[in-house]
Amino acid sequence: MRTGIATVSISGTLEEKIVAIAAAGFDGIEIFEQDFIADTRSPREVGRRIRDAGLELLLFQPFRDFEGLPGDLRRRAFDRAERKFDLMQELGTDLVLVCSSVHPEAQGGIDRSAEDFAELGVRAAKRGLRVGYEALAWGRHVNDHRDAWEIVRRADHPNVGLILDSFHTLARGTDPDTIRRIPGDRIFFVQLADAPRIEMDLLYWSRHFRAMPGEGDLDVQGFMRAVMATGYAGPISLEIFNDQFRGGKTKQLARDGHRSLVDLMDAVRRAEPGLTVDLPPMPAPTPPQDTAYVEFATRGAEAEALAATLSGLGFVQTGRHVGKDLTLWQQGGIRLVLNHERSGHAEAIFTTHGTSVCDLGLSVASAADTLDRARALGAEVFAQPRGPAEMEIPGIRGLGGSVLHFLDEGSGLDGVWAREFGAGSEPVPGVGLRRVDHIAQTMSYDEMLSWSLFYTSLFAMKKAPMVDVIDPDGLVRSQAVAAPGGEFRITLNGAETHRTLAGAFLAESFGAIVQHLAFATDDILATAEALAARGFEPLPVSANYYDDLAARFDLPQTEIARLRALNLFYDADGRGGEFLQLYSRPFAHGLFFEIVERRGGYDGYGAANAPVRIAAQKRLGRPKGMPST
Ligand SMILES: O=C(O)c1ccc(O)c(O)c1
Ligand SMILES: [Mg+2]
Repeated sequence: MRTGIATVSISGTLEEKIVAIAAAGFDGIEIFEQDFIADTRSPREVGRRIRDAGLELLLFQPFRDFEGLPGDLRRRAFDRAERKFDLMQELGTDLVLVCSSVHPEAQGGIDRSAEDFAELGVRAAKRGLRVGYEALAWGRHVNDHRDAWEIVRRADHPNVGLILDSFHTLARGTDPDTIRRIPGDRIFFVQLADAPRIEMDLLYWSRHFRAMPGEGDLDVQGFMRAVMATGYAGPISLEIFNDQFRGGKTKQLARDGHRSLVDLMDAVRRAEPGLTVDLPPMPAPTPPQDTAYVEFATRGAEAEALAATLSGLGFVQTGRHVGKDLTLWQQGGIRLVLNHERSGHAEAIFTTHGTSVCDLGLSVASAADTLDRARALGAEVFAQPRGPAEMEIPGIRGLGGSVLHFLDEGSGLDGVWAREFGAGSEPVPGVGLRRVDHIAQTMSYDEMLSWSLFYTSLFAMKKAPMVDVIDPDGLVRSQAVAAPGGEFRITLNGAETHRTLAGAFLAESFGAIVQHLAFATDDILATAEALAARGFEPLPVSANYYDDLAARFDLPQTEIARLRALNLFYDADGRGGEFLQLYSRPFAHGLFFEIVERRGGYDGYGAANAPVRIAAQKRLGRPKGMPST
């Protein structure tokens, strides 16, 4: 499988793009005319630079407003084409993308356009060049790949072929299976882009909101299955116009792009095993089964405060590491590790962010397979020097400096607690916290797509729709990514300004990632009462919230009074599902804990309560030890 990416898809100068695209593992590059024009190097130098970077120059684009013009305009269009052919020869690429005309004078007519392409094919062939025709979704006369194909078919020249672009086909709602009737050798090139489903003008949607395959809502997989069914064996290339990407991190975007292509093509061959996909085998995605552990980097007074908070929440220290300065805390099926080490990853995380989550352990079906899949998707393996008594637990770097480790039963990795921490198997009932319900990660809004792609490509996890959370000082976008059945859930919160609670957390922790952990209980009323008896101070909730609750839900007054007395939040999904939440006060740079009870299959996160919760957290002000600005 030859992969490519158009230079428009990522940020930076042409040189930065070339470096990032090569480093991410792509085979080739589509050069966008504007990127070339803005560069100071000659076409020959640019072509040589691309090849020196180990990349093939797959295509030059776009050539606009060519077909169907009358008289003098037609002659001028051919002159323009000849000039671009000169440029292509200097650059060293043989394929040009001609997109369907939006010219006001373009006449339409399948045969008329086919004649133009037949003549262009003759001219291109003289120079050993090829011409590919793409239907723009907003083309004046041609806006559907079926019409573009008919023109190519009638042009009937070996140097004229079709270019397919998933956006143009899927955005118009054209059935991608119509591609299955096109001979694969007449398709010269395939461009891929996804996009979130938003009702808007096609051109605007395409130029600003495209995303990597898997980052949006379009059926890019169905499109690609149809393409592969034709026998197409050419390059598969990303063409993503996206406002965020134009200002994003060049290298990360290129890596995301490559990851999205590998994940897509792996999914294509799994969905339709009869198709030939030239991609090395890799283990199938599986869902994480549970959170095996959450590890905090902490030390000194902050470590004492964290330990006190955990004790207050009913956790018990059940072990101490044989060789390192780590303690294990347990309750129900939850394991928390406090890492006080003065070297290595935890040290680096503590120094940068203060007390924060430095490592997540996930229980998976096979740790080795998960690692192999992560590697195939371009993840960096994480390893630190191990002491003699320590087991080798497969780990990778996530995004933004985070680390993930994989534990399984099959290879005995779940024995690490007894072996390295001397932990026994006596249950710790505590206040009834049973497992981690979800892990809430905070990032800048620009990075959300990278994170959701990270989880959905590595694991069998699905995205829930994006939710807007109103903070008194701005908007935070929230998106859950969950394993089927909800055994493992992550919520991604994208902050756009430092004034929101999420944004302030990012600023004050210098980009720490996990902002809160939610623990599940089967009886939140009993848990809340047990916590109160231990002196736990919950986040106080406004009285107005409970008055509104009485208006919104058909709950008995006695129940509302209990919720109010315990500072519990309530939500219901209208299908018999209910959700109750209790929050801790924030500590250390704004970290906090949440306790939840899900009833009757409730699958959300209490989004309606978030603005009230955030306002309450902001009213409390900053936790001790935080700057007051
Ligand atoms: O938005 C455009 O004009 C444009 C240009 C070239 C393409 O390949 C495309 O898909 C869109
Ligand atoms: Mg295109």
